[in-house]
Formats: sequence, C-alpha cells, structure tokens
Amino acid sequence: MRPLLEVRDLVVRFPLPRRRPWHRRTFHPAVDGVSFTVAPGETLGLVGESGSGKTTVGRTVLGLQRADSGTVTCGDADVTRFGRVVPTAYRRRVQAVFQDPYGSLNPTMVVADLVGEPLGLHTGLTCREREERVVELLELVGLSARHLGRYPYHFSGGQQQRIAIARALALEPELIILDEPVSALDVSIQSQVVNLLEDVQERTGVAYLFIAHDLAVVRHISDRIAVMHRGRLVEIGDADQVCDAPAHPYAQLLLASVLDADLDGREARRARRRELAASFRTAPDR
Ligand SMILES: Nc1ncnc2c1ncn2[C@@H]1O[C@H](COP(=O)(O)OP(=O)(O)OP(=O)(O)O)[C@@H](O)[C@H]1O
Repeated sequence: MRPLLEVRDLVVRFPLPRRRPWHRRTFHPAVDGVSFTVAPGETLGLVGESGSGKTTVGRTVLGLQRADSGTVTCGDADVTRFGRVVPTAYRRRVQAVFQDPYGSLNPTMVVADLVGEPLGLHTGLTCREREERVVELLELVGLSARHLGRYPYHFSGGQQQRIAIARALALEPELIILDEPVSALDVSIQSQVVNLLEDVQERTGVAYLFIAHDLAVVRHISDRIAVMHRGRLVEIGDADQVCDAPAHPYAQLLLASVLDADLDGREARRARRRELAASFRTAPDR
C-alpha cells in the first residue's frame, strides 16, 4: 500500500547560543537523518527520551518547522516545499492534538465555537449544518449537545482532551499528530482517551503519529513503533517486535524501565538496569 506520510532522511538543526558574539554559529541536529512511513489508517508510535527530537519531527510534518534537508510528503503534498504559511488544503488533511488540552483550547470560546471554528473557516456549511456536525463530533468523543454552551474550564482534563480531539476531527483529516496527548492526564483517564482514539480510528480510518515517552501507552495503541535517540531513529518495527525483542540497546533500556515491574525483587531490577546501561554506553550508534 502506498504510504500516506513519507519522511525521508529528515534533518532539522537548531542554532546553539554563541559563547562570544564573534564566535562562529554552530548548530545542534535535533533530528538527524530520520526516515519512516505511515500508512493510511495506521498508528505509528514515536518514542524516545525527552529531547530526542520527537516533537520536532511532529512539527515538521505539520509544516510548522522548516526542514534543513530531506523530504516530508503526505499524499501529494511536499511539506518541505511549503513557504511560511501552511496551505489550507494541507491543514485540513493533517491535524494535531497536543499535551496540554487547556492550553490548546481558547478559554473564551464555548465548545460549539471551539469545535465548529474549523468548519466555519474551511467549509461552506450553514450555521445549522455546522451545529449538527459539532454535535455529531461531540458524540463521537463521548460528549453531547448539552455541552455546546460550556467553556473549557467547565471540563476535566480528560474531557478537555476529548474536545481537542473533536476539534481535530472536524475536517475529517487523514492524519493526526498526537504529541503526548495523554501525558498530562491521570492514569485512569489516559486509558479512556487512548480507547477513544482507537474507537475513532476504527470508525473514521484516520492515521495517527502518536508521540510519547511512555512505552506502555504507545505499545497499546500502535501498529508499529519507532524509537528515537539523540535525533536519530534507532529502531522501527512491529509494536510487539520492538517491545518483546528490541534490537538497539537504547530501545532495550527504554523497555527495561517499563518492564521493571515484572521483574522479581529490587536487586534483580537494579542488576538488569546496570547491565543494560553498561551495554548501552559501549554500543555504537546505529
Ligand atoms: N525552537 C528551538 N530552538 C532551539 N532548540 C530547539 C528548539 N526546539 C527544540 N529544540 C531542541 O531540539 C532537541 C529536540 O527537541 P524536541 O522537543 O523535538 O524533543 P522531544 O523528544 O519532543 O522532547 P520532549 O519529550 O521533552 O518534548 C532538544 O535538544 C531541544 O532543546
């Protein structure tokens, strides 16, 4: 099947602060030669420690961050050729949901406007049609028409994230970049939102690039998992394969912290961590 999203040899560099004004400018490769694809309707989990470059990849796919080299294509759109303004047609096809739902929802707007705004901007629906569609979207994420007139602060974190998801779904995108969408939520609410995302995917066929540092959550939702370390993609494969038999020492280390709970006794856990940390330090970068 032809991929929906194709990222090839992506490099994104950020300037480092100069120690002295006359020093030459140096750059830090936040993303360093990353390649992967996402098929229509697929979920690719992107994991890695803080600072490994996950968000930068997501922002580049959204067209919010310029690539220094490499290509990012989504369908027939070549994102690396976009100018400063992301074309409207692309914004319809690729949407995003971020970590902090309250921060990403305008606190002065009621739910009807928050979810209906993209419809007003990008479609020719009448007010009535728009409201009907907003109610449909709210029902899709487990809310209802009685929430239309409420403001974001009336909702819990999990419900706010549902509103953000409904808004992202309004224009029937082909791909949603989910950047740590459940990290700010309680564990019990996390599973509700993850189940909701799976349910929405089953009904709409939308693809997800699911960015997170929590491997347990990523394993649950992803078809495939890509592991990033210091800007590079060190492993990519089937979710079960990456979690059960990771090949790269960094992926093993990441997994060990999740699997600690399964190991018997504190000492065994420490020994395993020491062993992996040692192999990780000595292993060459791939
Ligand atoms: N606008 C920027 N200017 C300079 N450096 C940046 C900028 N954005 C990101 N970086 C740097 O690029 C690297 C990758 O950052 P990025 O946010 O993509 O990582 P991440 O894996 O998403 O981390 P986290 O999980 O903490 O969000 C980091 O070293 C970060 O400091």
